[in-house]
This record gives sequence, C-alpha cells and structure tokens, in this order.
Amino acid sequence: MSKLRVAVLGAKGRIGAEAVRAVEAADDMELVAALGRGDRLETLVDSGAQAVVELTTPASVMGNLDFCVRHGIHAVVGTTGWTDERLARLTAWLDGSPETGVLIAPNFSIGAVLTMRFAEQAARYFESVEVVELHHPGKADAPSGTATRTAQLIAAARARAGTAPQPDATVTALDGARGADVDGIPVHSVRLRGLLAHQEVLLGAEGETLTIRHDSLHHSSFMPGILLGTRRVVTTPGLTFGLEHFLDLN
Ligand SMILES: NC(=O)c1ccc[n+]([C@@H]2O[C@H](COP(=O)([O-])OP(=O)(O)OC[C@H]3O[C@@H](n4cnc5c(N)ncnc54)[C@H](O)[C@@H]3O)[C@@H](O)[C@H]2O)c1
Ligand SMILES: O=C(O)C1=N[C@H](C(=O)O)CCC1
Repeated sequence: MSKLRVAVLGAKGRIGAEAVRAVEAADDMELVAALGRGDRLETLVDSGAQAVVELTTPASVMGNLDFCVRHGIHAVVGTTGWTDERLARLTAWLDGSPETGVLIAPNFSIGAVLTMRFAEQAARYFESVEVVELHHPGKADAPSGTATRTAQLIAAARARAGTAPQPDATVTALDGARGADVDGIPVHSVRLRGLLAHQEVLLGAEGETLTIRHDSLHHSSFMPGILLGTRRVVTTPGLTFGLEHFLDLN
C-alpha cells in the first residue's frame, strides 16, 4: 500500500515540530516536506504532497490555504484565528476546487473535543456558564480557538433550548473584569509560565456547580487527532470544522 504523502507547515514551531515527528513515525505516511516561515510553498507541489498539516500563525494561515486549495492539496489546520469572514472565504475557494478537503480543528486532543461535547450537553441545564482557558505565555492569541468554539457551542445549545439569559447583577469597575463576551458566554484567558493548554467550563445552578476541566500536558496530546484528521481529510472533500466530525461520538 502506498504511503500518504504529507507536508507540515510551521515545522519549526512548538506543535509543528511535534507533528513532524508524528508524521515521520506513522507507518502509513511519508513526510515529504517540512516548511517554516519564508520557505517556498511551491515545494509542496514539487514534493508531491497530498496533504498539508497547517500549524503556523493566524497571519499566515489564509495565504497557505489559498495556495493548497488552488493546487488541490488537502489540509488539516490547527492554526487559530477563525472568523465567519475567513470561513466564508475558504468555503468559496473550496467551491472552486470541489475534490479538495480541509479540516479545521480548534483542538486536536480527544479530551478537549470531549470537553466541548460535554459542555454543549450540559449547557441547557444550568443557569450560569463561564469558560476559563489557561495557556502558556507564548500563545499567539486570546481567547483560544478552543474556548471560542466551546462558548459558541454552549450558546447555540442554550438558544436551541430557550434558556434564559445568565443571571449577573455585577457592575464592572474595570473593562475586562468579566472576561470577553463570546455569544453571551464570558470567556476568561490566563497566560502562565509552566502551563501548556487547559480549559475549565464552569456551570452553576441553584445549590450545585459542575466543572468540566481538560489539561493538555504535552504537545503529544494533539498528535493522534492530527494523524486521524490527515487520514480522513483526503477522502472528505469540502470544509470540515471540528475533529468531532471524524470521531464516532454519539
Ligand atoms: N488545534 C490544536 O489542537 C492546536 C494545538 C496547539 C497549537 N495550535 C495552534 O497552532 C498555531 C501554532 O502554535 P505554536 O504554539 O506551534 O506556535 P509557534 O509560534 O511555536 O509556531 C508557529 C510556527 O509557524 C511558523 N510560520 C509562520 N508563518 C509561516 C508560514 N507562512 N509558513 C511556514 N511557517 C510559518 C513560525 O515561524 C513558527 O515556527 C497557533 O495558532 C496555535 O494556537 C492549535
Ligand atoms: O498552544 C496553543 O496555542 C493552543 N492553541 C489552540 C487554541 O487556541 O485553542 C489549541 C490549544 C493549544
């Protein structure tokens, strides 16, 4: 059986370097390119890459995906910074290349995907819900892509269930004291030396609270999801948002 020809973009970064090792170690994959900032994207074509693992920066990801989709190279994307406008642009590019697949995964770790799912399930049963994400101080952005997605899923679940707005009588004396507002869900971002990637979803009702916490302790936690996404994206044309679509979760 021929091996899947895979390239990594952002290969010298924190997660990219780990992804290079994971692809090299996968029996069914061949690492054909490992590109960093300033390297020529044409190398992807020259090396015959079938799929790219995109782990760069919010400033670089759109240019990289434009190139990949135009050349019919499938992509698995962990890079953050996704807005409705960016997703619409990517969808339009994919419409022009209907056999190409792109997976965007706000988080590749199974525990984080399950955190999102559990939070979505619990959201309608509790009056209050807030998200706290905690990351290493080198992280590019806030709130994290995972926290943004978690809050969006919670808000959508509450809207579907007709849940009342959260109780909150607080008058803030300082901007930001109550976190960022993502679709009505407060999201708080901590940046702390020693951490990697962590999230708590705090839910509260009369007389009880529920805390759903996930900790990524090493970048290896993201690798099974990256490899699964890479295997699946090559046979899944169009845009897939969230690794849960490639997991048998129900
Ligand atoms: N989805 C997930 O599970 C997951 C997990 C970890 C990190 N991330 C995200 O991945 C991204 C990278 O995170 P990181 O901690 O590795 O950051 P990092 O800064 O350590 O690495 C990014 C790398 O990309 C390189 N780069 C920038 N522009 C490039 C380009 N045009 N072509 C090739 N390389 C380019 C940089 O030089 C750097 O080496 C962030 O958006 C982060 O939030 C996602
Ligand atoms: O370390 C990072 O940066 C991470 N980014 C993703 C996010 O923003 O949610 C996933 C977790 C790690």
